[in-house]
Amino acid sequence: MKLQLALDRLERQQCFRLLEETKDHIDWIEVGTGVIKEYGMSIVREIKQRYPNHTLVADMKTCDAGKHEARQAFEAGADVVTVMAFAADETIKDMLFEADSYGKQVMADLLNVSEKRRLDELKEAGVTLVSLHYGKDMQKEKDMSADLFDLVKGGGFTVSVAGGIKESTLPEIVANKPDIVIVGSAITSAEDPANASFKLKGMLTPDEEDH
Ligand SMILES: O=C([C@H](O)CO)[C@H](O)[C@H](O)COP(=O)(O)O
Repeated sequence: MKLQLALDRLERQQCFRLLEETKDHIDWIEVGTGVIKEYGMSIVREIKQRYPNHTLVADMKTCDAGKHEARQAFEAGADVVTVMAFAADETIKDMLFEADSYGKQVMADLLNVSEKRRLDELKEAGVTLVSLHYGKDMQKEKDMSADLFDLVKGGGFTVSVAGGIKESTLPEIVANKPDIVIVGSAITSAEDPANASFKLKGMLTPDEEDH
């Protein structure tokens, strides 16, 4: 089980400080959508240069012009780009085509998707990696429920999960056996991000290769 650190609503310097503090306890690095909107592909490029051994996710949240946006991120060094699962199948297929040619991956963000039928369509389009996502604004009302996992049960996807995950909610998440756990604020807003990432990583089920 991998830990993905989401860098959201942060300035450039804060991103690099957090990465220095947490790099030994995280597996995947996510450049958040807001950070990309502020700094563009230059921060994706710089993070990949400084942390070449971490899998780098550019959270583009693409919903159109998939070919162009996928190329932008892959050229900058991203290993994974995100596409909104509600995007047109053409957008998703174009991004998957680009990912194949670069030897990289596409993660379909399931924010606001509730119909299993869409999962079947994504599978048909060639998607293998999905992200269960309980949005920041949805979190204002209540915390994510692990019922979210029902959407992907038995689908054969590689599953990541995001949305206000913290120490107290992590055990229920881990019990549902995701492949990747995405954590933002619980690490980036912690008093001691190094310790927070160390603790959260320690709560994940170790991968076979870690034994
Ligand atoms: O994708 C995200 C969200 O849409 C904000 O841009 C976050 O990266 C994801 O939700 C993880 O962050 P936390 O919810 O703060 O753990």
